[in-house]
Amino acid sequence: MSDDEVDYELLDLLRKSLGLGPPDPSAPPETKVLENAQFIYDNSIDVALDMHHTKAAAISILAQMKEREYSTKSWSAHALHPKAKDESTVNFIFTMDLLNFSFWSEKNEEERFSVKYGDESKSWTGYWSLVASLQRALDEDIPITTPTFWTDEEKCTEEVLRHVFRSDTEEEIPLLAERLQCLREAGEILEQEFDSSVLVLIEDAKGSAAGLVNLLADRFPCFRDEAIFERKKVRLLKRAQIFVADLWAAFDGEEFGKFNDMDKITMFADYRVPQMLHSLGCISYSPVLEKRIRGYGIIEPGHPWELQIRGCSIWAVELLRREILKLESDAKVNAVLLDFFLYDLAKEREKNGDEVIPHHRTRSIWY
Ligand SMILES: Nc1nc2c(c(CN[C@H]3C=C[C@H](O)[C@@H]3O)cn2[C@@H]2O[C@H](COP(=O)(O)O)[C@@H](O)[C@H]2O)c(=O)[nH]1
Repeated sequence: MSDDEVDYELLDLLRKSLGLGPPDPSAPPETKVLENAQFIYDNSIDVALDMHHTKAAAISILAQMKEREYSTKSWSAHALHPKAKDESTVNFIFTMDLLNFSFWSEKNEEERFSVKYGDESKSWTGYWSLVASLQRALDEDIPITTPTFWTDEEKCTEEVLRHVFRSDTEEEIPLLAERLQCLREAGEILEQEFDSSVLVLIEDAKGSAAGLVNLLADRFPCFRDEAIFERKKVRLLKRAQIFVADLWAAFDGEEFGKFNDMDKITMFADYRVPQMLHSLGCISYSPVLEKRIRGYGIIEPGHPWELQIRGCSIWAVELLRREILKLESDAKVNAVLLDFFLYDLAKEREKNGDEVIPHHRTRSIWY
C-alpha cells in the first residue's frame, strides 16, 4: 500500500482504542479549509489583513457585482466555457480542474506559452490557454476529457499531450509531465472506484459540496492540496473546491451542480486573487516578503510565506463576504461568486495594464 492511501480499517481501530466512536455518518461533512485558513491568519507575521480597506472593498465590489448582475450565469457567458448542460460538460470541468494550475511564465507576453483558438485565431494565455487547448483537442476528435482515454498508455502518450497543449510560441506549457501524471492517476482511481465515471463520483457525494471536496482529497492524491504550517496540517484544497464551484456555476446550481452546502466552499487559493486582494488593500506583505514578490523571486511550495499568502487570502475573502452581508443581508454573494468576480477583475485590470503588484511565483501542481 502506498503511503498515500488511507487505511480506513486502521483508522477505525485507532478510533476504538481511543474510545472515539465511529465517525458520525449523519454529521454534515466539513472540509476544514476555512478553519485552517483562520489558523494560518492567526499565526501569520508576513501577511496582514486590513479591515478599513476590506470594508471599502465590500462597498465597491457589492455595487459592481449588482451592476453586472454577477451570478452563476456569468460562468457560462465566458466564450470558451462549455455550454451544454450534460455529462460532456461535467467531464470537461473535471479534466480542466485536474489541470488547472501553474500557467505563469518568466517570459514576456510575446514569448510566453499561448494557444491560438477560436475566431480570428485569438491567442489565449494563463487559465484560458488550458480551456482553449481542451476545446481545440475536442474539435480535433481527441477524447481528452474521457477518463478511459487517460489510462490508455498507447493512445494517451506524452507526445499526444504535447500536441494537445502545443503553443504558438517557443515556450511549452509548464509542468507537462506532471499534467500527464494527474490524468493517469485520476483515470486509474476513477476506473478502480467510480466505474470510470465522474458522474458516479459526484453521486457518491450525495449532494454535499464539502462531501465532494473531501472525496476528491481522500481518494485522489493529485487533489490533496495540503501542507504543514507551524507544525499543524492545513488543508487548502484549491482545485478540489474550484471543481465543485465550476460544476455549481456551469449548471446554475441544478442537476450535476446541485449542492445543499455551497456556503462551505471557500475562496480558491491561487496566485491571481491574492494579487487582486493586495491591490484592493485587503492584504499586505512584510517588507521582506514584498521585496521577494516584487523581485519576481521564487517561493518554494510549502514555504511559510506561500502558506501565509494562500491562507490569509482565503480568510480575507471570508471577511469581505461578511462585510458585504452586513451591507445587504440578502445579497446573493458567497465566497465562490466573490472569488470568481475577483479573478475576472484581476484579468480585466491586467488587460488594462493597471499597475498591480506581481503575483507570487510558486511552481506546483496545486494552483
Ligand atoms: N481563485 C481563482 N483562481 C482561478 C480562477 C480561474 C478561472 N475561473 C473562471 C471560472 C469562473 C470565473 O469567472 C473565471 O472566469 C483560474 N484560476 C487560477 O488562477 C491561476 C491562473 O491565472 P492566469 O494565469 O492569470 O490565468 C491559476 O492558479 C488558476 O488555477 C478563479 O475563478 N478563481
